[in-house]
Amino acid sequence: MSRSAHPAGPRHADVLPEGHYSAPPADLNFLDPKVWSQTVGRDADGVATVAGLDVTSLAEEFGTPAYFLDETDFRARCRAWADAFGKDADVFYAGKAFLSRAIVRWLHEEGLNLDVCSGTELATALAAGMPAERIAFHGNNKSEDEIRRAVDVGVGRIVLDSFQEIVRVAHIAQSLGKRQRVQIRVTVGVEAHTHEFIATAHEDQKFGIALAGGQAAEAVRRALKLDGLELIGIHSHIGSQIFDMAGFEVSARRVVQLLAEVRDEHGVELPEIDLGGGLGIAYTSDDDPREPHEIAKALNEIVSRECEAAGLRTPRISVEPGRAIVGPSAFTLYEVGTIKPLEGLRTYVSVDGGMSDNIRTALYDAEYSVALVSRTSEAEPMLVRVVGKHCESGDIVVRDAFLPADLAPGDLIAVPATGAYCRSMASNYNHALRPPVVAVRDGEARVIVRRETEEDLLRLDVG
Ligand SMILES: Cc1ncc(COP(=O)(O)O)c(C=O)c1O
Ligand SMILES: N[C@@H](CCCC[NH3+])C(=O)O
Repeated sequence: MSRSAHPAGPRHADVLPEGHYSAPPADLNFLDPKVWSQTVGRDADGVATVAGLDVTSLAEEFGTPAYFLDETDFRARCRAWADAFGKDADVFYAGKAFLSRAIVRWLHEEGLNLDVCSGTELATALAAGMPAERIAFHGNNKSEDEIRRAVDVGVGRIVLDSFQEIVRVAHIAQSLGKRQRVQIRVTVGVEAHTHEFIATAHEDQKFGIALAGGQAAEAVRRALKLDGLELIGIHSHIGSQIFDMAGFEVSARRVVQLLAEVRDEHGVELPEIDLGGGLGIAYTSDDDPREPHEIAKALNEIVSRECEAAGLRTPRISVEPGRAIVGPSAFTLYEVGTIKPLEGLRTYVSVDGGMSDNIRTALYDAEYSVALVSRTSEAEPMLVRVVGKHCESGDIVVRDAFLPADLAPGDLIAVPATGAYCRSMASNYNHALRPPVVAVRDGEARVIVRRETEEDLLRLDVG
């Protein structure tokens, strides 16, 4: 792959907002393995490939926009997490990031557990054969029906999120003649360094029961008294897309303190703690996420140290990564439709999808990268904003990036690291048909979630 020099730089480099790319990458054709899944490369003609399949043929067969999910990459990440935490800990994949029956089967085969947060996610997990005892059920407002179903099928744990729910789950379990294993989700008061909407452990928000003011201790008191519940541990999730381990350190310390208080008050040592998910991934080449083994080592050390100091047996740890497993495994393939250079500003590149297949940029100001994938180019870099086709000026997929100046309608471009929270948060805005998810592996592609059709949408509209 040749490296092109760009002595003049982009015409619009001076308008780059702070915190985004300050200079174009040295080689626009380079598909950085940091942000692309394991089997992505380019063939001899410069066309990008995944699992040995070229994106031009994939676009012809499956259409655009479409998500391509690299099964080999996904499975390797599952194994990396499972190996890093070992047999004395549990890894629960957070299904909210992206869930389908194929995903459930892969998780099962790779020995992972699953965290679900709705009755329908639970149904998907069960339909694909995930054993109920390997499922954790989350949510700040689970309905009675959802709770009944979860208890009835025998989920491994329900994570209690409010005082009302403690009683609700206990009653339902008792009425079914069962004792449900539960954890209590606490908010530890950590300000995770991430976007406000995806930080979840500061006190002023809807999740969990605050450690502050003794509320979590009171929740434990109540849960321990109820026959329908078997309290197995404490849960804390501090937020999402986090790089800094300091937040987890504070969280683990505070959770262990609570375990010590529980031991002192009730003479009970709760056997488990769950430190949630939230580990960040590389969306651009500037991001440097931690590897699972580093994360496991750091978390194990913190928990062991704190438990030793408190004279507690080290509890069994569990974690719930979603994004860190599926995020890097997929990219979204789009076709370029229109190109609008705005003199003195930037060039708007419109694709055939948008905020309906990736809401994260509009919602969290998320950063993504993008590459021309149907060919290589030696043209100079131009500063672009990749936008969708929706009736919304905030319909932005990639806020600031560089693409070759010879980009033309009909070119295929791809946005990497869209495996998490893109298809799962996709919408039908403007009656967009949600794109398919195509799994690719060893030269074969297969649709695991099909593209919606006009008929699907019209069937919902019952007149
Ligand atoms: C309780 C819980 N666990 C796990 C996750 C997964 O987070 P992530 O996909 O960032 O790892 C979330 C979402 O933030 C969550 O709310
Ligand atoms: N949906 C969010 C993360 C929050 C998920 C669950 N609490 C994202 O795209 O980053």
